[in-house]
Amino acid sequence: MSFIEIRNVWQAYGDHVVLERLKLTVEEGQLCTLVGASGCGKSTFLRLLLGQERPSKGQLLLQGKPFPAEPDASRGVVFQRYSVFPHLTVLDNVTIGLELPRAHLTGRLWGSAKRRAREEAAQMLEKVGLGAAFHQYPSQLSGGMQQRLAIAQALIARPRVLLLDEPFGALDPGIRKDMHALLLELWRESGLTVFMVTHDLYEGFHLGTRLLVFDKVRIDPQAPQAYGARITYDIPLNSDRRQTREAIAALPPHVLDAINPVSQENHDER
Ligand SMILES: Nc1ncnc2c1ncn2[C@@H]1O[C@H](COP(=O)(O)OP(=O)(O)OP(=O)(O)O)[C@@H](O)[C@H]1O
Repeated sequence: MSFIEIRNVWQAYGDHVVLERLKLTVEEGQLCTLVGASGCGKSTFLRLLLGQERPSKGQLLLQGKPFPAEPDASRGVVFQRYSVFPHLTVLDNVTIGLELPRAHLTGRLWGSAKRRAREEAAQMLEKVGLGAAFHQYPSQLSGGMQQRLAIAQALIARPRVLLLDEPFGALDPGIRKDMHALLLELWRESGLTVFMVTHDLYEGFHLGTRLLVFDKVRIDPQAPQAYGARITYDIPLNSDRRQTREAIAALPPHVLDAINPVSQENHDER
């Protein structure tokens, strides 16, 4: 049994078909990077995995059982921006990631449970490099620090699946490089299964163990919304860089055009 199985999933909004015939199996610990033209449904796919939406057709299975129908502690998520609570301090932003799943009714822990949650949050913040920023508010942090905070908040409840929607898209190249190193470090030590949407081809194939390309196979110019995107390429990324480069070079030009290759020197080899 695969860790995750996507069985013939379709997603449509009215008569607008966004995704069609998605079929995929993912083993635990894989880091899947998702690329494709703007608007082809990558974020929609993440929302299905998160449980924010239900598919129009098909099934998403986690260890053979339907994915929980609502967002819960099994999945963490980081968006490009605005994932954190602006009115909470850095430490409270991460502590609340433990409080919400553990204290269903009030969303708050008290006494020793609260103290332990704050200690766990502090350790997680040290790990992502925010050990000196516990009492600051998100607006006082740089973009890179805010994304470190969002990652800490997503990871504190120890999810099994981490969903990242262009998490580094708004950051400068130098900061991105630091964030790539942080993500790989956290992924390696946690054994998390990761799905990450990116528009940066380099990011896609240097961070991922697998690159998934979303694209439309069927296009009707008279009815542009009649058909959705599928996973048209599923490229294993391994240490054989030559093989990877050949696979990428074989992608159709319109797919390559949709992904902005960021200059090579800004990126580390995995
Ligand atoms: N709740 C919704 N209701 C109606 N249409 C929606 C809804 N959510 C998404 N869509 C449509 O689905 C399509 C896919 O959107 P989505 O954001 O998933 O694409 P994407 O590949 O992530 O795009 P980008 O790369 O630009 O972020 C878009 O045309 C969008 O307008």
